[in-house]
Amino acid sequence: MSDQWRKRWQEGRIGFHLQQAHPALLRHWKSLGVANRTKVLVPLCGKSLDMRWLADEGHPVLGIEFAPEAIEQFLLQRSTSVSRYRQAGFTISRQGSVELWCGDFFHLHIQQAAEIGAFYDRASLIALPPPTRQRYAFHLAQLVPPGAKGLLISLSHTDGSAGPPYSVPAGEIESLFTPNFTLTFLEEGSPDERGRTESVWALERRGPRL
Ligand SMILES: C[S@@+](CC[C@H](N)C(=O)[O-])C[C@H]1O[C@@H](n2cnc3c(N)ncnc32)[C@H](O)[C@@H]1O
Repeated sequence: MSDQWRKRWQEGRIGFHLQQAHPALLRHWKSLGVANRTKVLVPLCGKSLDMRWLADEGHPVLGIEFAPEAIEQFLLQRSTSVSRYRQAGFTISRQGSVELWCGDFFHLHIQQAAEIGAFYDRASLIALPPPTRQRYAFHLAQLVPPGAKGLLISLSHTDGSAGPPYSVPAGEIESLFTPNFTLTFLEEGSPDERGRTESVWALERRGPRL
């Protein structure tokens, strides 16, 4: 799987990448009420400018991405210095308050996630085949503490079961996350010219706060 994604990055087949922060992030993030300085986990982050936006809002950001190409392209957007180190099998690049962990999201362990207090997920589920989506929702729940809030932006389409991008309808999002999160549906966009419709959700990790 990681080979396929690396090939996409090497060939520039990254139609999912936006040239600006996602409008739904700008519309909804503040309504989550995430405290300033809370560290935000961004799984399967690509080179998303959403991370810059979150950092500019005062959040330390921890992004995780398979493809070193994505990480290098993200870092090149700014001339700010980058420090690099290795930890727990990941190569980590830090630029300002954004740290990018190069490796498999499923290898990130709760011990490395200790400071995370919120999350932002755009287009992770649609990158994963059905059985892996279940694993993803469970793994995310392991990494964030009770009370952690997050924004999730996903996509559904009518092209059948092919992907990525896979179609992830609202019912599936509910059944994936309800065991460990409370979900609030925020909005659904209009279908684009390819019949793809984005949906936006607020999530909060269930469980007793310590
Ligand atoms: C559809 S893209 C979304 C990227 C980003 N969230 C955005 O909004 O632009 C999915 C990204 O996840 C990465 N990816 C897929 N599976 C991964 C995994 N298990 N661990 C880390 N990154 C992964 C891919 O390389 C790809 O860059």
